[in-house]
Amino acid sequence: MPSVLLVDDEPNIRRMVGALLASEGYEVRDAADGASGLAQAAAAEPDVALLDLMMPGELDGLVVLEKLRERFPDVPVVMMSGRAGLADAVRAAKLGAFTFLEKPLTPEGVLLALAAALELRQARRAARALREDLGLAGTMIGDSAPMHALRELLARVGSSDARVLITGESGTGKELAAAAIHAASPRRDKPFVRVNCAAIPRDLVESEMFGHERGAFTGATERRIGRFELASGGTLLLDEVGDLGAEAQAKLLRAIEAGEIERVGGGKPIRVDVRIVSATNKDLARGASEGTFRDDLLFRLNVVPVALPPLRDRLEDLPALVTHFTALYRARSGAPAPQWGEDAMRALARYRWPGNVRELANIVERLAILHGGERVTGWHVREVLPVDDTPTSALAAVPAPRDAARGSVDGEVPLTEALDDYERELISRARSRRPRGTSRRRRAASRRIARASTGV
Ligand SMILES: Nc1ncnc2c1ncn2[C@@H]1O[C@H](COP(=O)(O)OP(=O)(O)OP(=O)(O)O)[C@@H](O)[C@H]1O
Repeated sequence: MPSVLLVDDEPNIRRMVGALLASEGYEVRDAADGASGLAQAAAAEPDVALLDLMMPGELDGLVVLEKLRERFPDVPVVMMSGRAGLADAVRAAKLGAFTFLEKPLTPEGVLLALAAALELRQARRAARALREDLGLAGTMIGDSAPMHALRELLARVGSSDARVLITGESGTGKELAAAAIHAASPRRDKPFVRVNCAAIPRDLVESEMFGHERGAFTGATERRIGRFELASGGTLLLDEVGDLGAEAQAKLLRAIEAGEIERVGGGKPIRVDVRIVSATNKDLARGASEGTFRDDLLFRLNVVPVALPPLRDRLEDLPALVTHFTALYRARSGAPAPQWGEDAMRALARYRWPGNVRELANIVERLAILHGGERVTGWHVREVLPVDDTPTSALAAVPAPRDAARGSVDGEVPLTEALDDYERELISRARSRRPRGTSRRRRAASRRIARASTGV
């Protein structure tokens, strides 16, 4: 039931308009002056406000309008007045009134204005949800030791202006990492522009990167600004940089060395201040030794290397990631989310995730669609994933997920009950592979795994 706040000092208007709106299915709350109108809105945010312009007391309609807009920017306000001059109407419009109704009111006029205002309210809500959803989608999730180390590195790299080369298998989050570097940098308020080098046809690479002048080649009917210029002052992500052809590599190297670009057909060099972050899932050092990637360009791009770990090397992150993608699914679809059982989590940990986090996101979404509002079990996971059930496939102890649907946390998986001897053997092997320079976090994580695997 949409709610309307009706503020008017005339009792007749409150009674008649109130009755009309109630008969049309609105929930009506009314107030006889500005102060009580604001108090009503503070008690429960209305969907729409219907506000008289001329009211006695200190708070006339325009003041109330201003305060409502300040506190409840998503609530459209419809103004009403019998003696409004043009100046008042203009002021109300400037203060953000949705529309103006002249008294005497007609039922049709009131209902039409409210229906349109409600549509706006819904659109504003959807836009807000989308913004929040985008915020959620841009977060880098993971509490494992490799992710902690990565986050620290990204923050440190962000504060410098050095060129960064991000490597990692497909779907490990290279683009997300590049965005995190930009967000941590002094350039964060300037553009973050991505160019997918693998997706541009070879003969268009130069124009895409550097832009072109009108008439530079057949089909160049307008001047086009390239990605370098678009990223001016900010960060340019050269995604899949390993896919650039020889000619494009040479032009890129020249632009980096000179700090200038030339639009195709332009002839005039343009200085650009752009930080370059590159990403690839290819082994560029090998490319350089095999002659497919220029070593002088690699040297320029790879001032700070950042390597993203594959998901199978940080399975401790599975529960947090599953929770995250479940929340994202719920925010986007509005549909009920599933709950994740411990055996579902163990089944997910028995898969090698060649497509990494992207593949996990797809699987979570698929299972959420199939089992929204229910509990996902290991059996459900096996229906959609070729889980490796040979004993040696167990990779790590995986805690149960934070339950996105209920907001509660299930306990840790009792490993002694759940894992057989083979798994224990594997865990101890994994522990003995622990990297050198073990951090406090990593030691604590290993102790937790050790405790769980011995039942202590
Ligand atoms: N740590 C993470 N936390 C949350 N979401 C993640 C994480 N890593 C990756 N994702 C999500 O997984 C998807 C793939 O990530 P991204 O596009 O950054 O990977 P990529 O390594 O650039 O892949 P590709 O090499 O195929 O381009 C995106 O939707 C991204 O938001």
